[in-house]
Amino acid sequence: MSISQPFSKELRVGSSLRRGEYLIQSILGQGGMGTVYLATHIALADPVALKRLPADNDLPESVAAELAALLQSDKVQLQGALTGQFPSSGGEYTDHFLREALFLARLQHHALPALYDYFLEDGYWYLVMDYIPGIPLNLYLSRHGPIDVLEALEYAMQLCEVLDYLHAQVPAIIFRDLKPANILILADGTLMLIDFGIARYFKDQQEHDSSDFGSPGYAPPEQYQGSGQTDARSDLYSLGIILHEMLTGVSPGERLFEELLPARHYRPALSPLVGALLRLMTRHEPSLRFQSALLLYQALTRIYRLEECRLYIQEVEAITQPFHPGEQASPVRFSSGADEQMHSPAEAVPSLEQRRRRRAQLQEAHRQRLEYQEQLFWVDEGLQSRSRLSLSQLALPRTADEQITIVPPIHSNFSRVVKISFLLALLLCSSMLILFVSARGLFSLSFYSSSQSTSTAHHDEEHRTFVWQAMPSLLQPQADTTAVYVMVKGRPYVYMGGGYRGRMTPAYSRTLYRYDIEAAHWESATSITFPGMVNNAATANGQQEIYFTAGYSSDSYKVSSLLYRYQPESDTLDKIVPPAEITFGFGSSILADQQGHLYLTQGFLHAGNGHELAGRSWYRYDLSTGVWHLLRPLPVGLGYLTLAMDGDNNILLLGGARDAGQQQQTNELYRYYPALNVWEHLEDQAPLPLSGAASCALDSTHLVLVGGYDTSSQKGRPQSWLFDRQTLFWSPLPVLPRGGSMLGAAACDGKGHLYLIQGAEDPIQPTQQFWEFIAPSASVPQR
Ligand SMILES: Nc1ncnc2c1ncn2[C@@H]1O[C@H](COP(=O)(O)OP(=O)(O)OP(=O)(O)O)[C@@H](O)[C@H]1O
Repeated sequence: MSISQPFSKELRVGSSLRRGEYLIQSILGQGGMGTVYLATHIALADPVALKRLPADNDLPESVAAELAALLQSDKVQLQGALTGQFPSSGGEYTDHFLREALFLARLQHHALPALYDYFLEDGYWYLVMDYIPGIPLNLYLSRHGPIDVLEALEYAMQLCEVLDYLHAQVPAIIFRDLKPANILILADGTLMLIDFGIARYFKDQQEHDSSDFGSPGYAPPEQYQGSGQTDARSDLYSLGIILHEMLTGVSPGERLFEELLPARHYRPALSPLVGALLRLMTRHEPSLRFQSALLLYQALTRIYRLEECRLYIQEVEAITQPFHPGEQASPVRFSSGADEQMHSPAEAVPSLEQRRRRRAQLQEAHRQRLEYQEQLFWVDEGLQSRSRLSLSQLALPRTADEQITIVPPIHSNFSRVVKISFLLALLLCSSMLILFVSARGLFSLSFYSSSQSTSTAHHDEEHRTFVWQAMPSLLQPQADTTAVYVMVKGRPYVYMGGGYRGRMTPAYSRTLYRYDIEAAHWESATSITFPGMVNNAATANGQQEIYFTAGYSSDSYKVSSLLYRYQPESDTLDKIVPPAEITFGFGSSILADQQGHLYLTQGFLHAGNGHELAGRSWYRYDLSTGVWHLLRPLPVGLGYLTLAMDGDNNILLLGGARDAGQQQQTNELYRYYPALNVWEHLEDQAPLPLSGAASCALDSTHLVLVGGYDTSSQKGRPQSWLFDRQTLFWSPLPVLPRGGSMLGAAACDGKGHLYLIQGAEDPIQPTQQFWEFIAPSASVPQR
């Protein structure tokens, strides 16, 4: 980065680029190589960051071709073709530009800005990427350092996760410039990594790096010694230095080979465990450090938990205010001023899916714009030939910073004809689309109604694919039930926790029932009398264990924070009593992941008041250790919501209601990232406000949601949907044949079969109805 910049012209705020496509809003930062601007994509009204570097040479054709392919394809699959080489343009700035562009375009990670586009204008290259509404970590530390141990450990875990992603690329990518100035921190505590300026691919056969620069103080000795090639362990060393700085508040300075003073020298209250971790991370000899980001991540996770307990015990001993370990790492303390740019946490981190869509939108907007400009040019030519005006008088603004408006309107009969023809064509296409969609809808509806009149026992393939099939009735009417699918001694069952029985005496059932799928009949599952549980939740953990929250007592209306484990194989029921600070009530939701964790929402803490608002607490219970965790709270307090795993081991939260009376229902969606302990508010929404819907995972991709409470009719909804957990698309399924479903429950076998206990249509009239729904691709059910 030693050569002086050949161009020095700065862009003024308010100037536009790419013929009015982007409007410069402010300068975000100036690095050694270029300037980064905050700009708005005018047509999409979206903020983007534009990184500008002098164009001191042409872009090699192979780079332009790869960027075109990467930026236009949704799924980047070119990794296999990578050799770890970058072609040289012959220009230092252009080389820097092309490396950063290729790295960003090849990578897709939520902690890295996505590259949307690039362009050349007035002798400069521009990278169009995600605007990250955060501040550099060095600035944050200068204001708030040293920071809390748990906060620092959480940041280190986030960085470890993104380093693991980079190191897992083939060939591995070594970032080589990990320092607080290259890390941006968002208002919700999410960290993002910027500046791939000196990152490189690791080369197996190479003994030395070709260049040895890095940032003094943060780069490991091997980056300067020239005695070896930097590798994954070099980035982990830099992370150790950053963790040391976060915990001590002391910057490493420009030291190259001196050892750091132990962190406990600056902060004696730090635990010996954390001191030892730092020593291990910052050892000069790479073979004595952590050998991979994954190993380090695991160590950080364990130390985080131990520190959490240690601090908890300290707090209890000091008998100060109640302590909430899960909330220690947040919120990030931003002061006013530079933080005004911060968006709310929900807006802060666009998901990869949102970024993909954004990139497509941006490119589509650019393509349409080019087409429009071409059209205008053509119109201009027509006008020119007729009126003999010079083209320059009609052309679009040529100096980038003169105009903000996109296109000057041209009023001519000709352009009107063009527009009208375009509109007519659009109208025709839309009508055809509507006809097509309605035809499909009619088909499925008529199909459904024809099957409705036939007997319930359909066995031909076609009928199985589209209908709700009536199944043997429950032993008694029941609503407010739970249901799970479990294999017991190799035999499939649907277990149902008894619920409200209407006018019968007693009104609440304490029985656990099960439906034997092979024998096609209902039976009482155990002689154990279950506690009365209303508005509770249940899940199975894949190990033939069923977990129930207790909801509230049917006798005393007392809200309970108990958890029960029932093991069908041994017919045993255990009570799990969480610590006092874990308070889940009724209307809460529970989900088991595949890694031995239960996740639980808090629900409502007082029964008998429809205005009661749901709590925001979010818990994890580790089945193997019996340890409870208070996690980052839900973005909004919600009860009666649906939880589901997405395809990437993250958790989706769908719908719910803020109040116990379910008047304040929502169709919002959120995603929880367990590795980061962060919630994201998704752009997508459910087709209707969903509260109290019965749901289960039909197969590895789809969730089915049925019914829920309809506030306007005060009845159960008859609708059901197939929800794709990866694309977040909703497809309507045939409505329930006999009324709606509320206070019902669904259980899936995960292979395309769903069993629905309908519950009630009217809240006070439970039904005995039991239905099956079979996905088109499912195998024939065992009966
Ligand atoms: N995507 C982004 N969103 C918001 N701000 C950004 C973004 N990218 C960069 N910045 C800001 O611009 C500054 C300079 O960016 P960057 O480090 O990428 O430039 P550089 O010229 O490569 O710097 P260096 O001299 O470290 O190589 C950063 O410190 C940061 O404050």
